[in-house]
Amino acid sequence: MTASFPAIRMRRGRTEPWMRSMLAEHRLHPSDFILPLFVCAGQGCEEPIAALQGVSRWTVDRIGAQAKAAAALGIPCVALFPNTPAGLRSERAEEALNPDNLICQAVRAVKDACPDIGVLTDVALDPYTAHGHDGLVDERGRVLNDETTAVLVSQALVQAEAGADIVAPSDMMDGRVAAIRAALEGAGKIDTAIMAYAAKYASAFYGPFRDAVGSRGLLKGDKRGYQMDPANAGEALREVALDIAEGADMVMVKPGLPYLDIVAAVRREFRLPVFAYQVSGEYAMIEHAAAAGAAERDALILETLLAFKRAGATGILTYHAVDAARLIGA
Ligand SMILES: NCc1[nH]cc(CCC(=O)O)c1CC(=O)O
Ligand SMILES: [Mg+2]
Repeated sequence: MTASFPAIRMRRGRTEPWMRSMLAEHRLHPSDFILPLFVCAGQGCEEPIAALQGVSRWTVDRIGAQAKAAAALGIPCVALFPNTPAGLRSERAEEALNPDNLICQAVRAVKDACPDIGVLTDVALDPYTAHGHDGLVDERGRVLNDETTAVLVSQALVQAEAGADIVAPSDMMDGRVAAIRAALEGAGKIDTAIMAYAAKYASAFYGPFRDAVGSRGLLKGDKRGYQMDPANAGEALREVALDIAEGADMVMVKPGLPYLDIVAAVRREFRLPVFAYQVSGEYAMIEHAAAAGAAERDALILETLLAFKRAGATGILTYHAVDAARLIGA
C-alpha cells in the first residue's frame, strides 16, 4: 500500500516558516565562503573595478582591514589575486618568484592584521606574464607544460614562505600538484595545503576577472589548450582523480553555477572537500540582472549560493561572500 493524494500533501511541509526551516536540507553559513580579494600597487588606495561593480582592488596597506572585516563576519578564508604593474610583467613571469611581490606583501599584511583568517594564493602565471597566459609559451604561442610546472613550483614555495596557508594551482598544467607537494614537503612546509583547481574550464565567464588582474588586453589567443572543454564531464572526474592521486587536499570546480553537474558528480565519486568558484562573470550577471530590475539582488545571491550547497559543495569562492555573510547574519 502506498499513500497518495489526498493523504499525501507535500505542501504540508511548506505551510509555516518554522516548518520550512525545520525541514530545510541545506543551509548557508558564513564558513561556507572564501572571499577573493584583489591587490594593487601603491598606497592608501581603493581602485574600483569597472567590470566588477562593487569589487575593488586594495593596496597592501589596506588589504588587512578587508580580511579583518571578512573574519568578523565569520568568513574563514580569503583568496588573494594581484594586479601586477605593467612594467613588472614579462615573457617569463619572473615577478611571480619575487619574495617581495604584491602577493607576498599582501599575504604578510593579512597575516599581521588578522592571524586567524586563512590565506589562499593562486598559483598560475597570468598576472605576471606579458602575454596573459597562465604559463610559459613557445615560439608558436603554445603553453609549455613541464617548463611551466617548474616555475609554478617556485611560485608556490615563495607564496608558502610568505605565509600562505593554501596554495591553489589554477593553471591546469599536468603534474603540477605532485611537483608542488614534493617541493613543499622538501621545504618543510608540511602544513601548507593544496587546493587544486582540478576541473577548470575554458570559460567565457572569466572576463571581468581578467580586467581585475589586468590581463584581458594582454591575452594572446585563448586558454583552450590547457583549460577544459565545456563539452566534457567525464574528463573532469579524471582530472580530479589525478589531482587527488598527486596529493591535493581539496579540489575545485570552476566556473560554478553552469557546472553544478560537475560539482555533484565530484561529490558523489570522491571523498574529499570540493569547492566551487562562482566566478567573476557570474557575479557580473547577478549584478547586471539586479541593476536592470530583472530580479532582486539579495534573493539572487542567496539562491545561487544555496544551489552550490545542494549540489554538494563544501564551500564557495564568491565575490558576494561579504554580502552573503551579512544577509545570513541578519
Ligand atoms: N589562472 C587565472 C585565474 N584564476 C582565477 C581566474 C578566474 C576567476 C574569475 O573569473 O572570477 C582565472 C582566470 C583565467 O583562468 O583566465
Ligand atoms: Mg589536471
